[in-house]
Order: sequence, then C-alpha cells, then structure tokens
Amino acid sequence: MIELTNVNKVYRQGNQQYHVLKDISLKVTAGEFLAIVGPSGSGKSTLINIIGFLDNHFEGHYQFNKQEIGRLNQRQFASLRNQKVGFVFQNFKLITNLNVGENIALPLLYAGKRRDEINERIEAALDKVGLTGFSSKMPKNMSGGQQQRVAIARAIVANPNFLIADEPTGALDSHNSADIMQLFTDLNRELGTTIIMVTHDDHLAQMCDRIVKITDGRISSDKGMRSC
Ligand SMILES: Nc1ncnc2c1ncn2[C@@H]1O[C@H](COP(=O)(O)OP(=O)(O)OP(=O)(O)O)[C@@H](O)[C@H]1O
Repeated sequence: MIELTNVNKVYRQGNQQYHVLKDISLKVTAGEFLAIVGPSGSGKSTLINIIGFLDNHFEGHYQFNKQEIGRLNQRQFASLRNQKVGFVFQNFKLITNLNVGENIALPLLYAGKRRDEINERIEAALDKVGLTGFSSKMPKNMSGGQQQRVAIARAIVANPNFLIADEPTGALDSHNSADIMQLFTDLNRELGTTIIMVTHDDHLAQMCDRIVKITDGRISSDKGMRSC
C-alpha cells in the first residue's frame, strides 16, 4: 500500500540546510500495525507528515497503492489526505464546543455525506471504540482516555486506508494508555485497520507487529515482531 523509495527531506532556512530524512525506503502493507520509534529530533514527525500526505516537498518516490504521489497536483494531494488517512494526535484535537457526534461527523461532512448516513456511521464508529450512546456528550465532561476514543472514532469514521497515531497515549496515564493500546490492537486484529504509530515508549512499541527505528534521519532497524 505504502512504498517509499530513497526519500530525502531537506529543510532550508536562509543559508542553512538541514538534511532531516536520509534515503528512507519503507514498505507498509495493508493490515500492518507498525511502530515508528527513535530519539527526539530523529525525523519521526517529518516522516509521518510525508506518509500521511501532509507534506509533498521531498526528494525520492512515494507510491501509494501504486500511484506516484509526486505527480499529483495540490487538489488531488489534499483529496488523498481527506480520503485515505485518519489522524490521531497526542492531545486528541477535539473541537471543544462541538459534542462527540458532531466531532466524529466532521470528516463525513467534508466528504459531503448525507445526514442519515452520517448518523449511522457515527453510531457504528462509537460502537467500535466502546462508547455506544455517547454521541450527545461534550468532550470536556469525559476522561482523557474517553476523549482519545472519540478522536479514534473520528479518525476511522470515513473508512480511511490507514491511521497515523502520533504519540496517541502521550497525554494519558498508564491505565488509559493500556486501554487505548488494546483498542488499537482490536481495530487492527478484528477489523484489519492499518496503523502507523509514533511512540517514545518501548513497551508500547513491543505491542506492535513491527518496529521501525529512525536514528539521525535514517532507518537504523526494522523488526517484525509477529514473525519473531
Ligand atoms: N520546519 C522545519 N525547519 C527546519 N528544521 C526542522 C523543521 N521541522 C523539523 N525540523 C528539524 O528536523 C529534525 C527532525 O524533526 P522531527 O520533528 O521530524 O523529529 P522527531 O523525531 O519527530 O522529534 P520528536 O520525537 O521530538 O517529536 C529536527 O532536528 C528538527 O529541528
């Protein structure tokens, strides 16, 4: 599904150049649950911004479902981002003055779905994350773990091809972290959701099928756990 070949990323600031990703070649197949780990500043966010269609200013090749990303115009690139990927962030990024259902509806409204379909899909997404009946609650009246579940429901509601989760348990205590990791594992195992998760936590990374380590902009190791 995802195939990066010799991807390089250079940030330019004035006369300075920062070569942040160096010859990254990475394949991710549908159904994988992959952790991206590495020290602070090693390039993890830069890499997931490219994988998640947030950044198309890089050198090298990115083929998504055999389609070369570099050939797309900005409109096609934005529509790929809206349709193919769901994002989960450390700080949930829910809209606080919207209720749970309205937050989850956002990707469907952008996609121009009809109201009755939206309502059905909200309920189905809430079921999948274990929050049946929470649609009219306000996020501020929910725990951090529940808010992250809402964010995950929003990320999956439009049936993206894959999820990017950037430190998804970083703001949670150990109990809620374990719950969220269990939810990701269930989504992956039971529904086949492809998940790419950035984490600093080695223990959480061990729960994934595969761990890709980035060191100073390069892939320094790539280990499959299921096959070990
Ligand atoms: N817009 C930018 N302009 C210049 N340099 C940048 C820019 N964004 C990131 N960098 C640099 O690129 C390098 C990689 O940053 P990146 O955020 O990808 O690392 P990271 O592994 O995600 O770090 P962390 O774990 O702390 O989030 C860092 O040295 C950072 O300072």
